[in-house]
Amino acid sequence: MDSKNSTKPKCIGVIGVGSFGTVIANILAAKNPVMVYARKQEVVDEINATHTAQGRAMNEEIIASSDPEKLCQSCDVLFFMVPSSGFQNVVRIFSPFLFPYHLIIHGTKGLCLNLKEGETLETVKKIKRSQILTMSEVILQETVAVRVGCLAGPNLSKELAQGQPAATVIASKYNEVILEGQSLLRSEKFQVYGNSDIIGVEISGVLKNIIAIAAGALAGLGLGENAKGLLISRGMVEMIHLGNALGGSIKSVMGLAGIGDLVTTCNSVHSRNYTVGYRLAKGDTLETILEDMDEVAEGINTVRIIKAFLETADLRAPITENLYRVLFEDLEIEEALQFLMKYPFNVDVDFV
Ligand SMILES: NC(=O)C1=CN([C@@H]2O[C@H](COP(=O)(O)OP(=O)(O)OC[C@H]3O[C@@H](n4cnc5c(N)ncnc54)[C@H](OP(=O)(O)O)[C@@H]3O)[C@@H](O)[C@H]2O)C=CC1
Ligand SMILES: O=C(CO)COP(=O)(O)O
Repeated sequence: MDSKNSTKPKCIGVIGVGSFGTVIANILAAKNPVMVYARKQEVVDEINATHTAQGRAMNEEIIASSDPEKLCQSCDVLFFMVPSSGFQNVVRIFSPFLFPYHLIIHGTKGLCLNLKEGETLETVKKIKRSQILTMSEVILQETVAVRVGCLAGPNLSKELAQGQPAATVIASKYNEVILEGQSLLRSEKFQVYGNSDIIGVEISGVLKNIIAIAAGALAGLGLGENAKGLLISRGMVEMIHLGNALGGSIKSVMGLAGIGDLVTTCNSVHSRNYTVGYRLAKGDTLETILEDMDEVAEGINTVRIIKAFLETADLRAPITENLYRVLFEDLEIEEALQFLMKYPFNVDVDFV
């Protein structure tokens, strides 16, 4: 607990070395010593021996370990960069070694469920907000950490890895988390904004994945930019209403982590969520797509969670509801599109 007395410079920890974790570790390593955690020993050995993580280049100074205790002892600041499907497990593995002095920032754009033992989404079908956890809520529930933040924005890892300019948002209730995140990550090519509405920023990053799947589907159908403009604008309205119902502020959806990331993800073949929609429209089944993809597309699970939330919330989310039917109930994409074209979205702006 007296880590502050050590004279050795502390490392910054990164948990998860997939596409995003690797790129964030490299950005952090430009200014500070970095230690990364991978669960597989072969990945740890690869990083330490060849300075690559599953083929992706890593800064030569980065050290890898599969020992969570070592990470927690060596680092006061930890970036959790694992998909939502494994997030709670990973946090539980780290929890015994975390202290209140640790500062935790996560980059995960997904949701977890907070159900009773033995319950699943299939058995409960309807969920309330209290049965949904954002990743910051998982960290607060599972650990003694207090100073928690998230990292979200238009940050396609492939572009960041090429050194292309970009910006992100660090959101936290604690200004010191925002300031620390900015100081660690900011560079000439990477601008870092702050936001105190952590739930709004997390939810924005989560919800834009749903609209990105729909955007990929429109592109796969060969539809043009007018249709995309329609989708992005109605998608933003849906994100605002859902974000509000889930406890986020409208302002965050209007910011970089909301509309900024929405535009990027709805326009990029580098987005896994967009790719899922594109391939569905080209005739691939969800099963085939999931079998082929070795990276995560968070939007698929998010659609399931939001659909169950809509069963208890007093609002409609027509894009999400129709996408659910396409993904899980065999509705043809063309039929979903026709339904949306007939949907009475009569009022353009109904949220201000
Ligand atoms: N890629 C991108 O452009 C961006 C991604 N994000 C978000 O970042 C998160 C991670 O995405 P990304 O890096 O792309 O995902 P990837 O699929 O590329 O990598 C996931 C990484 O997490 C590790 N992991 C998964 N489950 C566990 C677990 N239970 N314990 C330990 N490690 C685990 C995997 O390790 P293993 O190899 O052992 O399975 C792998 O290294 C997602 O929520 C995504 O939405 C946010 C912004 C941009
Ligand atoms: O969130 C992202 C870019 O900001 C990455 O999107 P995908 O997960 O769809 O690849």
